[in-house]
This record gives sequence, C-alpha cells and structure tokens, in this order.
Amino acid sequence: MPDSTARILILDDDPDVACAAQMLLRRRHGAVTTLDDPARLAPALAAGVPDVVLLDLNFTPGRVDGGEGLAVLDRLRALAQPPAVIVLTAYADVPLAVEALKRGATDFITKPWDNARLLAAVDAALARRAGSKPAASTDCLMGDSPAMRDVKAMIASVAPTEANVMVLGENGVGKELVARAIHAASRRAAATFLAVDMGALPEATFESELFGHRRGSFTDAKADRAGRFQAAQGGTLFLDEIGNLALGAQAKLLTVLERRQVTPLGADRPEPIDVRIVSATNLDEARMFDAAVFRTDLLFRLNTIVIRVPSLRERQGDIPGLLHHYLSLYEQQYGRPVRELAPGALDRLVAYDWPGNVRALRHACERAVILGSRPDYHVDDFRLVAPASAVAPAGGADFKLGALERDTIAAAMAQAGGNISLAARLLGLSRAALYRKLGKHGI
Ligand SMILES: Nc1ncnc2c1ncn2[C@@H]1O[C@H](COP(=O)(O)OP(=O)(O)OP(=O)(O)O)[C@@H](O)[C@H]1O
Repeated sequence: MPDSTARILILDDDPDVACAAQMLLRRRHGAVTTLDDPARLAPALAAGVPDVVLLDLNFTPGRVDGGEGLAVLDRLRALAQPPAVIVLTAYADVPLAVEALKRGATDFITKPWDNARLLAAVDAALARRAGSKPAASTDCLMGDSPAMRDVKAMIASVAPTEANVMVLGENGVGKELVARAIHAASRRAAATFLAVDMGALPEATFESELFGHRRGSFTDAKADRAGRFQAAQGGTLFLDEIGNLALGAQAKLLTVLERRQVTPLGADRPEPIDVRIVSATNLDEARMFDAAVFRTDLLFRLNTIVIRVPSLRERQGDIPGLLHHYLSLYEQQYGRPVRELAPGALDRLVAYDWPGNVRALRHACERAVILGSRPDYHVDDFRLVAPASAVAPAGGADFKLGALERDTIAAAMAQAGGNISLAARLLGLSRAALYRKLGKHGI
C-alpha cells in the first residue's frame, strides 16, 4: 500500500541503480533518499532512522563478497528501532542473500529487479513495521535442539519474503509443518495454504488438477473447475513430494512458474496467478541435481531458499520432549491414565534410530498408550519395528543404512502380514512412500 509518510533510504554506490529505484518509489512513497557510501550513513541516521533501507552489498569496485553490505546490515539491525532492510543482490548472489536474511534482512531483490516485485517488497516491509503482519508462528513445530533452532531461524527469516522455498528431509521429519509455519508467518497468512501431493497426481490429470479446466474440455469435464493454483490464489501452494513429478509434468509446471499464469484446459486465455511456492522432497540434493530425475531449470525456480529438516537421529535432544508431548496427547485423547516411562526406557528410545522420524514416534506413542498395560511405559509397549540397538554406526557407509532400511521394511511387512497400509503405519511412512521403497529394495 502506498504510504506518503514512509521514509526510504537507498544505499547503493551505482548512481543509475539508486536513481532508478528512487524514481520508482517516489511515485508511491514520501521521502525517498539515496546514499552512495556507507561511510556517510551515520550522519544520515542522525537525521532520522528510515523505515526501509534498500541496501546494496558491495561498494568498493571489484569487491563481490558482500562483506561491506553485511557489516552495514549488522549496524542497522543493532539500532534501537532498526529499519526493515531489503538487500539488493546480483542474480548469482543468492547464497549471500540467504546470509543477509539470516542476519535479519526482511527480503532480498535481485538486480536487475522487476518493478512490481520491488514495490511489493517495500509495501510488505512497511506493513510489517506497522504491525499489520501476524507474528511468526512456529509453535507447533516442537524441538529446541540447535538443529531445530536453525530451522526455526530460517523460517522466521524467509517467511516474510516472497522467495520460493524447498524443504528437504526424510519422511516424517516435519517438512509440511515447516511449510505451514512459513505460510503462517508470511503476509499471506490470512489467505489459503494448500498442500498438493505431487507424487499422488496421475500424469494424465496433472494439468486439470493443478491448472483447472473448462466444461467440455474432455469427456468427464461436466463443469468448469478451478485448479489448485487458482484455489491457492493470494496464498501458499505446498508442492509435496516434488521429486516424484514426471519429467513431462515438470516442464508444464516450469512454464507456469516462469509466466506466473495458468491456462485451464479448454480455456482460450491464461489467468494470472499470485501464489508463493513451497515445495518438499525426501530425495537428497544429489538426486535432485540428477537431470534424469529433475529438470535443473525447474529446480532453480523452486530452491531459491533450501531448508533442510534434520532427521530425528540428528537431533536426539528433541526426542524426550516429543515423547512427552505425544504420550500426553494420546493419554488425553483415549482417556488413559497419565504414566511415566520405566527406568532406562527413555535412554533406549533416545538411542533408537527412528526410521520414519517424528511421524513414526507419534504412531509409536499412540501404540504405547493403547497397548501398554503396566503402571509405566516400557520400550516394548512402543512396538518398534527395528531393535532399539539398531542405531547406525557413526560414519556408517550408505550401503549399511540401505541394508538397515531394507531389513526394517521387511520386518514391518512381516509383522503386518503383508498389509501395506498397516506396514506403512508401523513405519511412519505414507503408502506411496512405502510402495517406492518396496520397489527400490525389490521386496
Ligand atoms: N517438530 C515437530 N514437532 C511436533 N510434531 C511434529 C514435528 N515434526 C513432525 N511432526 C509430526 O510428525 C508428523 C509428520 O509431519 P509432516 O507431515 O510435516 O512430515 P513430512 O516430512 O512432510 O512427511 P512426508 O515426507 O512423509 O510427507 C505429523 O503428525 C507432524 O505433526
């Protein structure tokens, strides 16, 4: 929204860049000043701290490491009432932009910028300062381990931006919760958050499901139908299991993201879309960078920011809190008495490997509450599928982890009597994920 009282400072040593930004922003905002040298920042601040600073990261000719700009950012953030800072970076400087976000920048814009994008970033920064933006919400994302604190800090930094985020991590680590937390802390929080399981979308109906269709565009199209992109308009679209998308569908998705418009099947005109994309996959980065699996151009559209959610094995410190939370939850839900863990049980549960991560832990707690019949919880009440001693050796080679996964799945299948749904539940996996793993291990 235009704000004639807003004070905006553009700090860039390139007079053409500073002048172009000033002319653009002056059309909407009151006081827009420029500064070409950070050494003159102190007197400028003495005259009044701006609401928003557009900050270039390099000032000395030949310097490209961004150190000068980051130092200015630190100084601005240390002020009693710090301004919102939007960093201006060269296209290839995305890692630097991420560093700036970690240090408290509100957003980043790559040069040469898109005018609408720059105006939207300034509006969002002003709205945030005016307190019209809801507070960050990562409450439901439990865990205070250093690894989870990093994840939460990343969420808080990237949420207010419009950057596309790719969330990486094993099954059940909480990737969807991370995506929801990003949405909840963004300026889109009041609009829709829509999750789509890309792995479950048949290729034949991919376009109709995502982009919508007009009545009569194919035999079963009895009425006009909006796609997921239209349904999430103004909000966030969470593309889950993105790594499982067929290459043909990847090309169609890329076109939509590039043009920021969708053409429903049977329509003669494209429709503009305004959605933020958060995607997730359990494939590791090496697989995602395999061109036979995933188009690199699409990957670069989606992974402006990457958030890696660590497995439960990598944050054992979170396990006691999660156990307590989910045991209490199910005790209440099933009207069971409050019980403690038997001596020694906690240590073994913490040392357990947790294939299936938090989802598996949650299901294990549900089983213990339902099946445990002693005054306290013992490890066998949790019906873990692999022995609690089956912790992968430190620095263990991949093939050992692979064998462990195969044996665990085989054990779960045997315990479930071949019932896929039950085995998937025991393992804390979705049915689709279990099918893929069965195929991978030839079980
Ligand atoms: N940090 C956490 N705190 C509390 N609950 C969590 C946390 N992480 C995950 N969970 C719970 O674990 C389950 C799985 O979480 P979620 O669906 O977000 O995982 P995921 O990584 O997206 O899984 P998948 O890869 O199978 O799609 C959910 O019930 C969720 O509430």
